[in-house]
Amino acid sequence: MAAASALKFRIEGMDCGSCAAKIETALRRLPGVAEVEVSVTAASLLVSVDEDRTSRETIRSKVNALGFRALEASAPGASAHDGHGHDHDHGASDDRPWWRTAKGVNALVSGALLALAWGVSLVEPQWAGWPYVVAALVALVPVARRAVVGALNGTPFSIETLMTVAALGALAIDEAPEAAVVVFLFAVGELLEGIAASRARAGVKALVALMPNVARRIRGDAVETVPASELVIGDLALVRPGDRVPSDGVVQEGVSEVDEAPITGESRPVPKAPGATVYAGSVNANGELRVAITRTASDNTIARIVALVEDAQATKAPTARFIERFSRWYTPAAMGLALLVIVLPPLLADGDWRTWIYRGLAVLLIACPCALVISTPAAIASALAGGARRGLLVKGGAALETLGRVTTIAFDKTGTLTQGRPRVVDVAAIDGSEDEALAKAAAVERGSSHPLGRAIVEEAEARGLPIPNAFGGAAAPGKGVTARVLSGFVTVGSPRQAAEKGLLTAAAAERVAALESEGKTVVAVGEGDRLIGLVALQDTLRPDASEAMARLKAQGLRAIMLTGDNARAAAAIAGALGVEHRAELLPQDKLAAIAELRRDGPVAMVGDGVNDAPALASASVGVAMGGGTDVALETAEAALLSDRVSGVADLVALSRATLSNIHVNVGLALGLKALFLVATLAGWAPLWMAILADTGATVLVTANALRLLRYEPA
Ligand SMILES: Nc1ncnc2c1ncn2[C@@H]1O[C@H](COP(=O)(O)OP(=O)(O)OP(=O)(O)O)[C@@H](O)[C@H]1O
Ligand SMILES: [Zn+2]
Repeated sequence: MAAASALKFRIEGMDCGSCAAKIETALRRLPGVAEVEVSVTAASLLVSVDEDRTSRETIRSKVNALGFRALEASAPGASAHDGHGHDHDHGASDDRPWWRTAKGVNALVSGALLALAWGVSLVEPQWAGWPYVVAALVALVPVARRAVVGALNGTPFSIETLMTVAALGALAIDEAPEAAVVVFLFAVGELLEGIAASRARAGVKALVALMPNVARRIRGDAVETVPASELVIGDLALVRPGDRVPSDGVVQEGVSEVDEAPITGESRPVPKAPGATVYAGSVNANGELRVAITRTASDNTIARIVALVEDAQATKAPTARFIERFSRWYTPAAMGLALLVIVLPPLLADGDWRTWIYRGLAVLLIACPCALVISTPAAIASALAGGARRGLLVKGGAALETLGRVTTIAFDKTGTLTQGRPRVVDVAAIDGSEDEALAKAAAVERGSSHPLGRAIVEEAEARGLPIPNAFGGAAAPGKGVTARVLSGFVTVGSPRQAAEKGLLTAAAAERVAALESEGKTVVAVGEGDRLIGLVALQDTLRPDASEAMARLKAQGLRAIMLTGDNARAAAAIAGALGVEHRAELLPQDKLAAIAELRRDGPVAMVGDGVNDAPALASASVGVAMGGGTDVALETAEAALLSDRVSGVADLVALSRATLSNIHVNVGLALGLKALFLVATLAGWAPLWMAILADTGATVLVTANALRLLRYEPA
């Protein structure tokens, strides 16, 4: 059996949610097709297929036959890694002026036919409604063709079917002008939907626009202008004031301030000096910089963000799935109702056939679920793209919905509420000298990536101490590290662990307690069965941490700090921030704490993604913090690219705004349908108004969703 391959296509011409269902249904009927995922908002099709049984050509022509245009895109998830840098395939055709799109031409042709029919019937009144009959029929041809193809491919009740039946029905009851107007308005509506949908996709395009196009490459004494995508790792680039940084890299020479808003959403300029990392797409403010390139165009942080947002938009949120299921019976039900409206009043209440056929046809037009189906994905896609521009990355609609419903936010301490750069502030000798204790601790920590370990090594180096070699190092997460140094085993770890091992004397324990009550983290250094010293470290709170906690509280959320640090230091820090806390938690205790918090509602866990991946994964939604690091982008369902804790509050606000936007949209879509149903049955609404109600709702809903692109959290 041949393996299924995952193909990705870009689909043009898809504007209403039911288009997606139509393509999905048609492709599922092909042999060897396992999974089909169509996203209207991302204009994408993902299909996993056994290519021996159905070729990609067949899939393409199937989609084209349904009235769309399928373009083969690169492999899934790789859309921004395709090596072409900025020359993306993002809706090239969406950039065409509307009158040159297929929908624009349809609208213009049917409008012209309608005008012609009107003119002819003025000049030749004896022809009666015939000019309109011709106009309606000609304009109906492309619609009817799509209705037939859809029906042959498993979607008998498409909007095109509804339209065709309604228009033919209107002709049958001698309402030719009305039929022509309805077909024309349908074409206009499709055109408007298309424009609205491409506006919705513009969110990602705006991100793509931030990707730099050109670079000034330094070759010896010469500076040459080349496409940014031609830079390779190790190239040296000149970035003048006002230029965009062409690719991720490290500053070699020069001092400047850089606006990193495109990457982190942070609008304050960030100072850069030699050694600092700069990101592609950020804008150099004042000084001239020479940058050594560390990543190619397709690997840049900004390229990854774009890819991530595209993939996120292509996944469906739970609400969207629910609505799709709902619409599957909504349309047939509304058609059934239309039939009842046509036959019951004349049969039972002696109604006039013509009147009720007319009203039944209007009900038929209301049966289109487009506005309803597009309501959720349009809002989510806008929110995802809008969030990304503010440094708030969410990897899909599901995570966004969860974030909007979260009741508790749990925070890791180190690197999340604090800057994650603890410094050694005190060294106390217990047995031997201070320097000996510090040097031995540093020896053990040299193999450790723990922030406390790094701080200890840095301090030993700063004091110019000779650091002995260590062998056979082993780390116990949440407790400490051990290794053989010189003649004995040295353990560096929490005082609690030292106490358990019986190393901590009463006097030493008092020292520890005193240091800890000042909010310091104390690490005990033991050699064999004696305690040789204590090292006290202190981390700085992030500047906006307490403001962020206050905002979360104002949002009605419970915020709680989970830490492995000692109870006294934790209490001091939590007190300063005004937040609940649990201390001395081992990694597995953190998981248990999250499970317990989840009993009261969905929980978001915020961490720096370095040591807390399991905790992030066990929460309802994991949020990684930390300036565009790879880890942050990969470990969690959401990521804050700026270093601001208040990004969490922004994220919750955006998610909540998205949920209420969706509610408004669903209400609008269903409300308008209900309104027109009543108006039609009462005989107030003519056919053409029913079609306006449908496309009008789609346009309104999309326009409302677009507001999320520019959402500003308060
Ligand atoms: N490499 C190490 N060197 C020294 N002490 C360590 C080390 N690893 C863990 N410890 C001890 O274990 C305690 C808790 O470990 P750790 O800091 O990894 O927990 P954490 O839950 O990640 O903390 P936080 O919530 O502050 O991020 C530390 O306060 C320290 O006393
Ligand atoms: Zn529709």
